[in-house]
This record gives sequence, structure tokens and C-alpha cells, in this order.
Amino acid sequence: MTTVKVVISSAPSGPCSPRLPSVPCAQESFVFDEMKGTKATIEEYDWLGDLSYEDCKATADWLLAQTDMRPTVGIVCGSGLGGLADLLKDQVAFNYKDIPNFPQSTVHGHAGRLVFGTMKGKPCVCMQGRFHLYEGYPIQRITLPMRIFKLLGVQTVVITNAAGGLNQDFKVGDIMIIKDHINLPGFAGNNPLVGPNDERFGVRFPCMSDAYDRDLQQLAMEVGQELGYGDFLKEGVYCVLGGPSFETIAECRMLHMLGVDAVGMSTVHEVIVARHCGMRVFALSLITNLAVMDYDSEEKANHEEVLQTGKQRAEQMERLVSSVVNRIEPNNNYI
Ligand SMILES: O=P(O)(O)O[C@@H]1C[C@H](O)[C@@H](CO)O1
Ligand code: HPA
Repeated sequence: MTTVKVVISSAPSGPCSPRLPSVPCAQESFVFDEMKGTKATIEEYDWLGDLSYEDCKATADWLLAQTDMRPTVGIVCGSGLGGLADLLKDQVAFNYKDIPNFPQSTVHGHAGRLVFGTMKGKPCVCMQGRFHLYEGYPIQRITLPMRIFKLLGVQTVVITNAAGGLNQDFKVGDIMIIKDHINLPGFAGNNPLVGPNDERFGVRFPCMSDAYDRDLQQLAMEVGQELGYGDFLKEGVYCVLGGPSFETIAECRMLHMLGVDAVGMSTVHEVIVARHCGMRVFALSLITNLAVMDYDSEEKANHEEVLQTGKQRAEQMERLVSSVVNRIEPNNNYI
């Protein structure tokens, strides 16, 4: 386990490090490992956001030593959707601050607990709170939990988020099954797999045309119809932006022209890392607000509305997720 503190020299100017986005520009940035008492230049710094395969394994082994639960499904709760974790029976929960190598949740609506338990009899592990680029962590660190999931034995990841609707047919409260994504930060090289590749996790150039499991999408559609969610269950393309500022009107119009149905600040990086290490992915966006596309509109996106919509649709989201989980089979089929 390593604890890393970034120390900046007093000299200003020089280029910002693309790998440590929270660090202001400085000439002689270096990274100090408090546990080892060593220091490295940014160039020498481990591209995994300081975490090697062995570090990830140590975290997974630490967790496995605290519980008999062996999860095959991993769940990520989006903003205001933390109630999903409360569905788990026979819970064993850890605060992120107590888990070696884990970042801390800093966003309202993200509790910061890793909860093990069963959902409809299936062993699950649930992130009650996720990490976002805008919190200032290196992109490799915000996606670390996906690698921990893999090393815990998870085969299928169910990811949820809150998102702004761009599709003109969408309403607040719609649930969108994600069929594809656009990794806009990735266009500028901000991808969680940037850096040396460790083949023990996955290949150098992972395919993303099958990122979202089609069988699970179909299953969710079927389950949604059975639950009577036909009127508000949609499917579409999710685009991630860095946040934390919400989009301008011009940005929303551009994304709409690009074929984006919903915009948010998460999920895509987790999906890339989960697929890299061979887990199946199913993802849902709750449309918590409609993107503002019109200069005459008085609407303003805000986090309170996001959390409020999450509360209003929590029950349906929880029923949809638990019904899908109930029908996931370990052999990558479903019943
Ligand atoms: O964690 P998610 O993607 O659900 O959270 C969204 C994006 C921002 O973190 C926040 C904005 O209200 O909600
Ligand atoms: N934009 C970006 N992220 C979001 C939004 C939005 O409108 N709503 C919830 N998360």
C-alpha cells in the first residue's frame, strides 16, 4: 500500500502535468510516497495513478479477508442513487477511508461506502458513491474500483448515473439503457488506460464496439416492460464531459448534433477499465434534468434538481436493477 502526496516547488510556470490534473502548473513538481519515504519526478511516477497490479491485489485481498462474501456482480451508484446499496441483504460495509488505496468521496449524494451483500440471493459488491474526474484524482485512480471488482471475482458490472437529457423525446425521470458512449475527454488523450499496459489486467488496445453487453440491454428492456416501465424506459448514447461545470447552450447543441442522448460526468471511464479487464457491463442513466438548448430558456441545471429526481425515481431504478441482477447467470447467460 502506498500513500502519495504531491509536493510542488515554489517556482511557477512550466507545463501542467496531464497525469495529475489537480496539480497547478509548476516547474519542479515531484511525487512523494509517504509510506516508502521516496520521491519521484512526475516522469518517473507510475502511470497507474501509483497503483500497480500488486497494489490492487493487496486491496482486493484485504477486502476478501474481511468478508466471506464472494461477489460476482459489482454495482456503482450514481448521484442520488445510493439507495441501491440499501437493497443488499447480510451487509458487510466499509467506509472508503478505511480501505487501503481507495480515494475518498467528496460529492454530496455519494456516501463513500463499499457494501458487500446479496441482492435476490446473488453475491454483490456495491459502490455507494463514485469518483469523478472533476474531484481532482488522476483518471487511473477514479477507475481503480473496477480493477478491485475484477480481482474480487466480479464478472458483471452494473453502472448507474444521473444525466442531462439531450434527446428531444426524453423527459425528466426517464431511465436510459446506455447502448454506447462518446468519450469526449478521450479525444484529448484523457483515457484511464493511458500509460504502460499491464497484461494481467488486459490487452493494450481493447475493443470498445461491444462495450455495453447487448444481451443485458435486451434483458433490461424485457424486465422494464414486465414492470410496466414502458413509458419511461429509453435507450441511447451517453457522453462524458469532465465537469464540474454544467454545459453551455452551445455545448448542448453540439452534443445533440453529434447524436448524444444524455450527457454526464462519469461512467465512461469506469466502463473502459471494466471492459479492459474483461467484465461485462450494463449501464443506466437516470435523466434527472433536461439539457438547456434554447437561449430564451430560464432553466438552469443544478445538482439539487439532480438529487431530487434521483429520490423521485429511486424506487423504480432499484426495482429495475434488482430484477436484472436477479436474472443474470454466472455463465454470462441470463434466465
Ligand atoms: O455520479 P454521477 O454521474 O451520477 O453524477 C452526476 C454528474 C455529477 O457528478 C453530478 C451533477 O449533478 O451528477
Ligand atoms: N450535465 C452533466 N452532468 C449531469 C447533468 C447534466 O445536465 N445532469 C446530471 N449530471
